[in-house]
Amino acid sequence: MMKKVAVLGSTGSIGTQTLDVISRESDRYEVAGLAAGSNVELLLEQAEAFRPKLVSVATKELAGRIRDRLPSGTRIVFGEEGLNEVAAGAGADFVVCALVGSLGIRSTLAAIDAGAAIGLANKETLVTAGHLVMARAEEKGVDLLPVDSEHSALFQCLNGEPRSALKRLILTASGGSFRDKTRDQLRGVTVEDALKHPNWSMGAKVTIDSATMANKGLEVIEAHWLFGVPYDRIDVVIHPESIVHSMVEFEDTSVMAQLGNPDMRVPIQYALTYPERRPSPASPLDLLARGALHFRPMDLERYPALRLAFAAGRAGGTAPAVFNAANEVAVARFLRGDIPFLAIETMIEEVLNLHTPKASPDLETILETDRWARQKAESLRP
Ligand SMILES: NC(=O)C1=CN([C@@H]2O[C@H](COP(=O)(O)OP(=O)(O)OC[C@H]3O[C@@H](n4cnc5c(N)ncnc54)[C@H](OP(=O)(O)O)[C@@H]3O)[C@@H](O)[C@H]2O)C=CC1
Ligand SMILES: CC(=O)[C@@H](O)[C@H](O)COP(=O)(O)O
Ligand SMILES: [Mn+2]
Repeated sequence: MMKKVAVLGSTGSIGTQTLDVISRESDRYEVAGLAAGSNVELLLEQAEAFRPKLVSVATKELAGRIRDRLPSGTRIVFGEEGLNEVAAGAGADFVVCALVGSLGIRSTLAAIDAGAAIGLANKETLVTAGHLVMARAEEKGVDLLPVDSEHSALFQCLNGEPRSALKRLILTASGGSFRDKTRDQLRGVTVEDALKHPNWSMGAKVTIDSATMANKGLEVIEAHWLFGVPYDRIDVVIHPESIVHSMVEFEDTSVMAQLGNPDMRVPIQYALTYPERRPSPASPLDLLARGALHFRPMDLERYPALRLAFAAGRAGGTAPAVFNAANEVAVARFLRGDIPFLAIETMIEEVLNLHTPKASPDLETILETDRWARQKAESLRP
């Protein structure tokens, strides 16, 4: 049976790779809906190629600009309502959540409420509202399949294993674009240099997050929610080659790992076809040609953003939402040349210090906290 897929964030790095996976097996998929932000020219190309019933863009003005150029049979909506409509009203039975940032929360919840299975790339949603997303998915009986490479690896390593035998999760971190620099050498690094990830070609925000190690912080919190594992049983190691995508240690000392060349089409496809495995366009891993793989201990002094993420995760309640929102704003400010690289982590810390976490927040409290933290982070001087 054809799987009806909606892609939220179709014009981004994960979105375009999802459509690449889909286009290679077009007899298995129908694209029901696509949601983009402002890259309307690419969205028009995607609409022409996949003929979805519904597309969405960020604003009414953008929708008006391209309405007449869409294929007949494709309706256009816009804004947050538009995102929710693509998530829940396009008739999709699988929704790939590939928006960047906490902007993805409502549409992910809308897709779950509509009973669609979720392929989740948008980690900020789980970081900000993990307890709500997990509870809603359980209540509706929908599958939440990780797309993030580390979480796809953990999911595969845990498959069929008794949770009672799980000792710890070990996330691997490449170290990002500045992995061989000391903290002193980070003063004055440029946006251009920060955007040069050694192993992955990704959107700008997650690439900067990799360089600060905030990405691994977000992923620790994401793993906590996805797999129900407490923070003291989640470790991070530096693995510069990004071949081992993460590991699970069991009570009997066995360690399971998932390996592969760094290519996001593998975890994207696995989420789409789970539990089936299909041939992939990724290049096969040749360990003999690859040579030695390296592992180094994580240094929380070198990477304070990861220390702050662990602290926010352990504090719980609204604290992870503050970590995430402050980071989103600080990264955007760094990318527009407003603050230096090292100010990203000091801003996260300053905003967290101004916040008293509220336990078990509902959605409105989370969104209010997210707005508060954004305002604080925008107003701070580096
Ligand atoms: N890229 C990767 O390899 C990986 C990414 N992830 C995670 O996946 C998520 C997506 O990352 P990535 O694909 O790199 O990000 P990109 O920046 O490449 O893409 C983001 C997508 O969100 C859309 N978007 C942005 N703002 C809006 C808006 N206001 N309304 C509607 N759509 C909007 C963009 O649209 P437009 O461009 O049209 O404005 C684009 O389609 C992130 O959470 C990231 O951490 C996880 C693992 C790997
Ligand atoms: C591909 C992927 O999943 C990214 O989130 C990746 O994890 C970035 O790599 P590092 O954060 O390890 O540099
Ligand atoms: Mn990842």
